[in-house]
Amino acid sequence: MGDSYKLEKVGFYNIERRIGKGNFAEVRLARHRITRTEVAIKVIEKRRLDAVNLHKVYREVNIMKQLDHPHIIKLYQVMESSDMIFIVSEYASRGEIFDYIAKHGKMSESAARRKFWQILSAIEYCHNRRIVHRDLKAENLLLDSNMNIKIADFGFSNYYNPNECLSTWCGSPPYAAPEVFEGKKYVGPEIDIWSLGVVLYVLVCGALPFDGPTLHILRDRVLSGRFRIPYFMSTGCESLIRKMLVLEPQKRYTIDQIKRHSWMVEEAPRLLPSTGGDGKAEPNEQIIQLMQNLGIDSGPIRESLRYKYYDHYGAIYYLFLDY
Ligand SMILES: CC1(C)C(=O)N([C@H]2C=Cc3c(O)cccc32)c2nc(Nc3ccccc3)ncc21
Repeated sequence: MGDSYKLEKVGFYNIERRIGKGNFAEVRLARHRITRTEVAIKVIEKRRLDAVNLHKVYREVNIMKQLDHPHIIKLYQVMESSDMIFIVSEYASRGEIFDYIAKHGKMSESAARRKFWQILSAIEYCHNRRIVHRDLKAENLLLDSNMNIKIADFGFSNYYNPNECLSTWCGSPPYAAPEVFEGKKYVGPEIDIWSLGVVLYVLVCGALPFDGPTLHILRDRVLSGRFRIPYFMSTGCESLIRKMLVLEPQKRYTIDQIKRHSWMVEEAPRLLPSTGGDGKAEPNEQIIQLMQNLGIDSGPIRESLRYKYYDHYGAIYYLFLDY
């Protein structure tokens, strides 16, 4: 984006800071002048795009126009001029879940389960409309102000036909299915399922199951189908991940099978009264989640409880606990 001009107003929107930059576009935070709502605007200069990438932009917009789901970024408006395209969509204010995990570390399995249910329902919604995402990764799983999942970036998505095959190499290597590395044809949903398996591993472990210093080594590790299970992962979670990271596409779990798996349907423990005074007990995760949904960061809550600050964070926590 040339610095020669300063983009301040587009339509009814005041343009604010830049939140992301792609090779052909940049994404700006903006605010609707009438409703005062925050939105994200993808600003695309057409002349910087070749025909193939311009077609991809129109395909992404057309796919987003068909999607209306609580855990998928909502398209609001498209404005086009002779040399620009402005794609106005929902703004996920708490950014990538990738950054959240980088900052706070791996999630508890109950928190990961809640997020994974949201991701799964969004992908099931897409697959039911014959749409595959093809670029699922922690960087594309955004979080809104209530810590709810908002799936972004349908730039690689496409329509699929259960009786035909796709072959485009898509997505980010650590999340790519073995058949994609092998350049084999695929139907579509099964490569999203593989990526979902990698995503669940990342949520629960805070690391990638397959990684490596070179693409070749990464490829060999993916094709081996072997990955480490850390000591803290429950057997239920391990069992589900192993059913999604199956080399053979036809043997890989479907979304329906994932939804019925025991780990997915495990009830989160009831709000157990913590042991109070002795302070040894772990904080109650559901109260923490409740406070996060109110936009309170979990770091300071945990710190306040651990060091008995009895400050506002602790007060809210204890009030909820006794509620
Ligand atoms: C329009 C749309 C869907 C989009 O294209 N992006 C970009 C921009 C940055 C980025 C990224 O870092 C990862 C994925 C998508 C994106 C968006 N980013 C946000 N929030 C956000 C807030 C703080 C940090 C990162 C992302 N909300 C909506 C979008």
